[in-house]
Amino acid sequence: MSQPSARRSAVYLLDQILGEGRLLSELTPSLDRLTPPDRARAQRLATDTLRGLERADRLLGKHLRKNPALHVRNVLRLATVELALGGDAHGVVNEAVNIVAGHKRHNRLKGLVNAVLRKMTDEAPAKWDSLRIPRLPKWLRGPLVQAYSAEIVAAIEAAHYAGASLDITAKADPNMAQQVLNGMLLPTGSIRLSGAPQVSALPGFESGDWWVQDAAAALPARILAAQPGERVLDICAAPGGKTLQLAATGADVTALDISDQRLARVRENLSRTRLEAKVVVEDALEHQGHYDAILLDAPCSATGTIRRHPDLPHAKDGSEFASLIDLQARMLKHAVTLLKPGGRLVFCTCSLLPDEGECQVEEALAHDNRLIVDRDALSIPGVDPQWQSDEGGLRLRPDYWPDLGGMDGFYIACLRRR
Ligand SMILES: C[S@@+](CC[C@H](N)C(=O)[O-])C[C@H]1O[C@@H](n2cnc3c(N)ncnc32)[C@H](O)[C@@H]1O
Repeated sequence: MSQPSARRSAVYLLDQILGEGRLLSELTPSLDRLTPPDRARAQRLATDTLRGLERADRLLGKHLRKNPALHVRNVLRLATVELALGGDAHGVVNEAVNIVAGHKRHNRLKGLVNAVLRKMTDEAPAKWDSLRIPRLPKWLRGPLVQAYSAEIVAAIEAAHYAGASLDITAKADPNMAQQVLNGMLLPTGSIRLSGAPQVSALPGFESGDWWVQDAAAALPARILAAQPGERVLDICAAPGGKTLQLAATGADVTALDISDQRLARVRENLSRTRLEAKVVVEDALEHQGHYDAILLDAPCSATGTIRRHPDLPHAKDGSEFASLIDLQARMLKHAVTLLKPGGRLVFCTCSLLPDEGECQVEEALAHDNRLIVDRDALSIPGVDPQWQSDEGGLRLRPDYWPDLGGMDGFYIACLRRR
C-alpha cells in the first residue's frame, strides 16, 4: 500500500469530491493517518485545486488529445495548480508521476503525465493570471444571475476565488481580543486574522475567550440581541457559533439540533468557553415550548459559504434545493408557534438564493398576519443600510467589503409576533 502523503491524499479528496459528489467535510476522517501539518496541507492543496480547476483544465486541455481517467486528470490538475502558484517544479512533477506510476490501472500514462507537466512547469505560472476568474457551474450560476446580475455574479466569483480569512467572535470585549490576537477589527465587531494560523495554538483559545465564526455568520445573533434572563431558543444550533453568542448575553438559552453527533461540538464549545446552554437533541418540527426570542438558522444549500468550501459547487448539483426550501418553510412556520406574543424570531440561512431567504420571509408575512418584519433590528454597528432587501431583511454577499476581504453570503430577517 502506498505511503500517505499530503499530495496523494489531496488527489484522493479530489477523486471523491469530483467523482463521487462527496463534501470535503465528510472526507476529513480519511486524512487521519497524516500528521497534522500534512493534513492541513492536503486540504489546502485540494481546495486550491478546486478554486483553480477551470484554469487548470483550460491549460491542460491544449496538451491532451483525449481526456484521461478522472484520477489521472486530478493528478494533472493538482500539479498544474501547484506549479501555477509557485510550487517547486521538481518535487511537484516527480510526485505526480510517482502517484500515477503506482496505480495499477493508470501506470501506462506516467510518460504522458511527465510530458504534460514538463510543459506546465513554465506555462502554468506564466499564463495563470491572464486566465478568467473561474465561474460557478451552470446549475448555480443561472439562478444567481437571475437573482442579481451577471456583473454581480462575476464579483461573487472573484470573492470565491480569493478565499476567506479566519474570523473570530470574542466572548467579551472585541477590542481586547483584537489586541491579543493582533488581528483587524471589522466594522461589525468580528476580528479578522490573516494567513492560516493554527487555531488551537492562538492565545485565548484554551481559555475560551473567542471562537471561529465568519463575520456574516456572527450577525444573526447580534440582530436577535438576546437580553439577560430571556428564554431563547436556538434552532438548528450545531456546531454552535450562534449558541455561544446567545449564551454570552446571559440569556437562558436552549440549543436544539436533530443531530446528536453535531451537538457534541456544541457541548465541547460550551465547555471550552465556560458558557451555559441547555442542549436538546430533537427534530425542530416536533419541539414544543414558549420563548421570548428564537434564532432559526435553517438547513440550506450553503451557497453563501463557497469562499470557505470550494468543494460545494463541484460536489453538488442543485437537486436538493426543492426539499431544503420546503423544510425551511415548515421550520419557519413551526418556529412562529413557539414564540410568546410580542416575541421575536431571527430567520437566517447561509445561502445566496433568494428562494432560501427573501422569498421565505415574504411568504411567512403573507400567510401569517400575526407577523411583522422588524427593520429597526437591523440597525447595528457596521451593517450598511443598503444591504437591506425590499421585504425588510438583510442580504449579505461575498463581494461586500471587497477591501476588507469579503464576507460569507447570508440572509437574515427579524420577525415579531404581535
Ligand atoms: C446551518 S447548520 C447550523 C449552524 C449553527 N446554527 C451554527 O451557528 O453553528 C444547520 C443545522 O440544522 C440541523 N438540522 C437539520 N434538520 C433539522 C431538523 N429537522 N431539526 C433540527 N435540526 C436540524 C443540522 O443538523 C445542522 O446542524
